[in-house]
Amino acid sequence: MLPKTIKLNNGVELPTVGLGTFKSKPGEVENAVKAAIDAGYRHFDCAWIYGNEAEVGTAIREKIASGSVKREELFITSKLWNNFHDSEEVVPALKRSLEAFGLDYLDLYLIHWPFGLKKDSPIPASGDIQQYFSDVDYLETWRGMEDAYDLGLTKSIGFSNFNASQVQRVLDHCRIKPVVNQVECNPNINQKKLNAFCKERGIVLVGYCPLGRSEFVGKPGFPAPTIFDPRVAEIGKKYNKSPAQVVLNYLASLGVSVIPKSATPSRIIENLNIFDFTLNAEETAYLDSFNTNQRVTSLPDFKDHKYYSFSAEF
Ligand SMILES: NC(=O)C1=CN([C@@H]2O[C@H](COP(=O)(O)OP(=O)(O)OC[C@H]3O[C@@H](n4cnc5c(N)ncnc54)[C@H](OP(=O)(O)O)[C@@H]3O)[C@@H](O)[C@H]2O)C=CC1
Ligand SMILES: O=C1CO[C@H](CO)[C@@H](O)[C@@H]1O
Repeated sequence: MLPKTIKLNNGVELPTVGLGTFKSKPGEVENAVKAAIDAGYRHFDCAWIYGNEAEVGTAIREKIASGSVKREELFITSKLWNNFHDSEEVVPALKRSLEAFGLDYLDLYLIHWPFGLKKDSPIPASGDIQQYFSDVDYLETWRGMEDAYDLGLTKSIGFSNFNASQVQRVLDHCRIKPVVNQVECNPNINQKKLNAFCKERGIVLVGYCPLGRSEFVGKPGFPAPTIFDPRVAEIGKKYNKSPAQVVLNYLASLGVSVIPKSATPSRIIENLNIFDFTLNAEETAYLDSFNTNQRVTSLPDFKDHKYYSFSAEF
């Protein structure tokens, strides 16, 4: 059976399934987080750029106040946006997130992307985005992350969207070791090479867009989400599971923590209920066969940035 938690290199247990909150709208995300806590979720994936930390925080604080859950049972992640990569900007940015959540500390704070934007760039930066690029080295940003850790504002630190050589460069220069690299991971880009590389170095992969961001189905330029494949549905029927449950189970079997987003209570419950079946070798091979390394999230506008991560193979 699949493990319900994954041990990080600092001894903390990360719940394998977390709730994603990107695009969870105001007025929706509070109910989604409450439904998730009721369903048994303890891991929440958030980011300053999602603009909904305050509402997520309201839901969490209400659930703590009503006795449904204790703060120390929760694992709350947020992320530093690209405008705040100067080392002295990191602690104030994290404090702003904590204030929005109404919480004293995070469990995990991530550098959202390895590439920075100038502090005063519009959010979101659009148009001729190159004019806003900053060349602050993510090693400098990492020093700010270490300061935040020292101050007890977050129990762990890590990054997101880092390629293997960027991971190695932080490891070669860090004082506090990263615990997690959060990257896109679904059957279309199963990240086996990056996962093996990170695992050897004690870093856990957290997989975003695990369902291939299903609302992108049929959108030109985006890979077809595997959850709409008829054979995946067939496999699910055998275990009395949905296609989404098959895909999440497959990813978790690779040792990846998954953070599906849903604002639909029935799907929130469904996405956590993935631990009671095991795909056989033939079914796993079928899921493996989708791997083409096509991303939903490649941020092509940033491809000329000095620290763009997706030009390397992994
Ligand atoms: N670090 C980074 O750069 C990034 C991080 N992320 C994080 O990862 C999370 C997940 O990725 P995301 O981009 O949201 O994409 P997902 O792959 O999680 O897909 C979310 C979509 O799938 C739908 N869905 C959820 N459950 C099911 C189900 N059981 N069956 C069918 N459809 C379902 C949701 O609809 P509905 O809500 O209507 O149920 C929503 O439209 C984000 O929310 C965010 O927290 C995402 C992108 C980049
Ligand atoms: O977390 C995120 C959600 O997706 C966005 C793009 O689609 C990203 O910019 C961002 O990193």
